[in-house]
Amino acid sequence: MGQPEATRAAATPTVGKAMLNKYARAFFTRVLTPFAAFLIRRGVSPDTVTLIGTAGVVAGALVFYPRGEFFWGTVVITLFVFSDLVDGNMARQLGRSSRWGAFLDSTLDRVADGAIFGGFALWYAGRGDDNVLCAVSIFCLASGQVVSYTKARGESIGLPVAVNGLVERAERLVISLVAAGFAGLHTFGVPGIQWLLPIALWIVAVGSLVTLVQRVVTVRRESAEAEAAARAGASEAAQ
Ligand SMILES: CCCCCCCC/C=C\CCCCCCCC(=O)OC[C@H](COP(=O)(O)O[C@@H]1[C@H](O)[C@H](OP(=O)(O)O)[C@@H](O)[C@H](O)[C@H]1O)OC(=O)CCCCCCC/C=C\CCCCCCCC
Ligand SMILES: Nc1ccn([C@@H]2O[C@H](COP(=O)(O)O)[C@@H](O)[C@H]2O)c(=O)n1
Ligand SMILES: [Mg+2]
Ligand SMILES: [Mg+2]
Repeated sequence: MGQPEATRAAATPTVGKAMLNKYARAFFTRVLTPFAAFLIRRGVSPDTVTLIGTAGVVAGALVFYPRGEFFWGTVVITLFVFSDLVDGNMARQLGRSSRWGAFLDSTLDRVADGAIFGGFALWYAGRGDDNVLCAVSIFCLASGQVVSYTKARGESIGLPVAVNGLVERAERLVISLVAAGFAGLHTFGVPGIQWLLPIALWIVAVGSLVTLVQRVVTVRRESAEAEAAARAGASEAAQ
């Protein structure tokens, strides 16, 4: 984090902001604020929420998904995944948003995402018995991590990375979790519905690839602009 988040956001308006972060975040902030305030009153810290939330997501994904229990896995993950919105909300209410908190939150996001798509991959590598879908799950896992890395690395070298892209983390999670939850109803006798998960994984894979290209192109342009500005500054100083 080169500069505080608020300053960075004000300095560089983000274009191509993904839909959920733009529209759903405000709604969930309103809904979750009283719960966040309740946890604060009970003496719970934002870091504790971040850690317990991640542990719950990882457990839900790795206990249930490799066994094909997509409904129960998704129910458990859904119960814990909203902790990612509660922790930041608590930190802001406390006036204690910190660099450490931002680092912990983003790092554990990667762990949670790894467990979710790893859980799908383990299912398809085992009893799900589908090499192509196993590969697509691994692609979703890897591309999601790289998409996030592009932003983190771009910002670490002083660029604004003023694009979020088509499919950022919230989209990856909502598309795959909604599909997994419904696909899981197949084990309760609902016919045909199991295809939702493969469809969602393909959508996340293609969407992540598009997002990756959008971010790389943005970083390349911003990097060229920053270097041109630095050269112009240097030649002005030399005159
Ligand atoms: C009959 C079947 C029943 C099935 C059971 C229930 C199904 C429920 C299904 C789904 C629920 C999905 C909920 C998913 C909620 C996701 C919330 C979340 O964690 O969002 C995180 C996201 C990002 O937060 P951060 O800023 O902390 O993270 C940054 C991000 O990770 C960056 O990554 P990048 O984008 O770059 O890849 C990193 O770069 C950065 O480091 C990191 O800090 O938060 C948001 O984006 C906010 C918006 C959240 C919107 C949540 C919308 C939930 C919408 C619908 C859920 C309800 C669906 C109901 C289905 C009903 C089925 C019956
Ligand atoms: N343990 C934590 C978690 C988060 N933060 C701060 O919140 C920001 C993330 O907000 P979300 O609504 O996306 O959770 C993060 O950048 C930190 O500033 C924190 O301080 N401690
Ligand atoms: Mg969070
Ligand atoms: Mg997070």
